[in-house]
Amino acid sequence: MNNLLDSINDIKDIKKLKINELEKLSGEIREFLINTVSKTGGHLASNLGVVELTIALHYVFDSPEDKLIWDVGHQSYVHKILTGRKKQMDTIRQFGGLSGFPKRSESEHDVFETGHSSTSISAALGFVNARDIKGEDYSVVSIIGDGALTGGMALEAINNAGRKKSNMIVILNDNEMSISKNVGSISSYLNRVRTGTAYYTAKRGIETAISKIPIVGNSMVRFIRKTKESLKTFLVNGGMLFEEFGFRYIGPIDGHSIDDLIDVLERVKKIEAPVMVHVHTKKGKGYLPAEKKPDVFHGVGKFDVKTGKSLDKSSISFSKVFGSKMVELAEENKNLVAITAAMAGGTGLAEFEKKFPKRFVDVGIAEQHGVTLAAGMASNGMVPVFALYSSFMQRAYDQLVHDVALQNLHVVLCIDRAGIVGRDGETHQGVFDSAFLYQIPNVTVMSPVDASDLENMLEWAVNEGTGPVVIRYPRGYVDSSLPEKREGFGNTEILKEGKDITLVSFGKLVHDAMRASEMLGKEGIEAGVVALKTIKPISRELIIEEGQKTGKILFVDETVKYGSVGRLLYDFLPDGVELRLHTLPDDFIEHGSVEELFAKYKLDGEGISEIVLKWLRNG
Ligand SMILES: Cc1ncc(C[n+]2csc(CCOP(=O)(O)OP(=O)(O)O)c2C)c(N)n1
Ligand SMILES: CC(=O)[C@@H](O)[C@H](O)COP(=O)(O)O
Ligand SMILES: [Mg+2]
Repeated sequence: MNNLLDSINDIKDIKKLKINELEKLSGEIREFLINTVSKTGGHLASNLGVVELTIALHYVFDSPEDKLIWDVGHQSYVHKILTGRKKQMDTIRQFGGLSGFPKRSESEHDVFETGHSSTSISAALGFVNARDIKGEDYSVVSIIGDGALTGGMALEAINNAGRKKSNMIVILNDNEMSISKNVGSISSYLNRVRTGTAYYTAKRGIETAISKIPIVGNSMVRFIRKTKESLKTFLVNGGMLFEEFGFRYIGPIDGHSIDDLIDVLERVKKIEAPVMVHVHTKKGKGYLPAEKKPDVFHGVGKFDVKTGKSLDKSSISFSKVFGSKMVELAEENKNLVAITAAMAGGTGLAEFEKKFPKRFVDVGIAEQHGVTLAAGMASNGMVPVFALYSSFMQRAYDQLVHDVALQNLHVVLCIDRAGIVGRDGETHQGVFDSAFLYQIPNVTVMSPVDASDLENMLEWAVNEGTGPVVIRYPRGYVDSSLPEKREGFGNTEILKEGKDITLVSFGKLVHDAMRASEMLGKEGIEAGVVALKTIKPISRELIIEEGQKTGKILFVDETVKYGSVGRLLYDFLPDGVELRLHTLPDDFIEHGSVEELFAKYKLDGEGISEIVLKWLRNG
């Protein structure tokens, strides 16, 4: 058969192939991935790097009886292809289609859901503990990247798992990259292991080397083949750190040699101890633009396969506005320090990193550490600005409460990707932050409506603010449809006066409220619009004033139902003013484009006006 991928419809199908056919299959999968992701967008480079590894894992292990747990899960596309979802791959990350991450509702082969980093070893250990208590017999494998290994949870799990007396396999997929170049001492250690160890490929390298030893060579090769732990014995020097933690370390293995991978995996599944298999791969393997720029092809939109060029329209994002303003502020304020948790590109800090390397810290995927590091710096006279995504901030809640807010330290948190982010889906939607932020004492929370708000807020937060200041803004492009010259970046602002109803909102949704107001105008309804720029503390006067004019307030909020900032209004609204909340449901929000999700949850202009019309017409 020419096209082997055509024959792969079920997990059992790859087990029917020979090793040389598996190699051919990996080429076909790469081509399929590149073509598919060029149309859907997605995490291309990481998936191209794990093609052989995923094939070898499914060849050796019997999923779903054996459990494969993908850290972050952005590299699970090949796993999806091999586990019966090839035909749906053109729907990946699309509204109603396959998720870009493992999803239990999608397949029995997705045994644990991920999206946020560094959880897989803890989850795997949980599976192992349960298996052993119940006396069951199957393999548990976690596949974690070198970037994800910088996350504290991964290290906590290694600390807990070491010296266990039963099998547990951790595959360390080391491609020397997080989203950008991996940083920190663990990364340097892995580099030393790779370069300090003679790069033996698992079987061929060792056996060829040993067979060359006069007299004993061939018999030793036979001995190695028979000995269960032969590879570990003969792969020299590497991985002492993991050995000290109680893991058996094997590697580094060439992660693009299916033959070697299969050989090693067959052997490690028999070892009655936690095993760390260090696999060296190339991020973006097999597609030149991605090999050259793995950071750009980490998460891509649609692109032209021939040139690798993006097909997405480009305009100014909030992240870009934030990044440029940071550079401007840092020229003046020598105490300003920028912190990222492995997201310099995504948060817009790349230019800052280049210009002020001494005042830039990439902590790795370590949001908790990042917040407390900022607290330490603030305690010693610096002005730390930590830019991180809303959903990843969930990790560092206690650090904000305990290390920053309690001491009322001047730390600036710039929370990007606040609100619906779109295609990354449930794990990444920033729909909780305003809920968990507004209840913390001492914290000021601001939400810009447009670029000039963000610039002004950041300048104020850095140079004049006191205590913890959070500025939250969404993914995507800045809507500049409001008049440029407006007063009072941090104050509640009346954008439009109304007679029939008042729409109150914050952030990007203010624009949708304005669109709704326009639509309602065509129906003869005068809807006022009030924008909250600071959502903690809320200034009451204008809301009360406007509410009293119309008698009806609809609070529109891209936050989950029970976290809505609008609930604060119940505390102070006078009699005669009715308040309703229009929020996201008490649920996780699926993936799709932001526009599709706004339409589904009636948060766009049309949706909001529909809600208003229903209220005014039907009560
Ligand atoms: C808690 C958390 N912080 C940040 C991220 C964003 N993020 C996704 S993948 C990634 C890099 C992961 O690197 P690695 O584990 O080495 O996988 P690779 O992409 O190199 O295959 C980062 C920082 C995340 N998913 N979770
Ligand atoms: C897998 C992951 O967590 C990141 O790669 C994330 O998908 C980046 O999102 P943005 O595209 O919004 O930067
Ligand atoms: Mg990596």
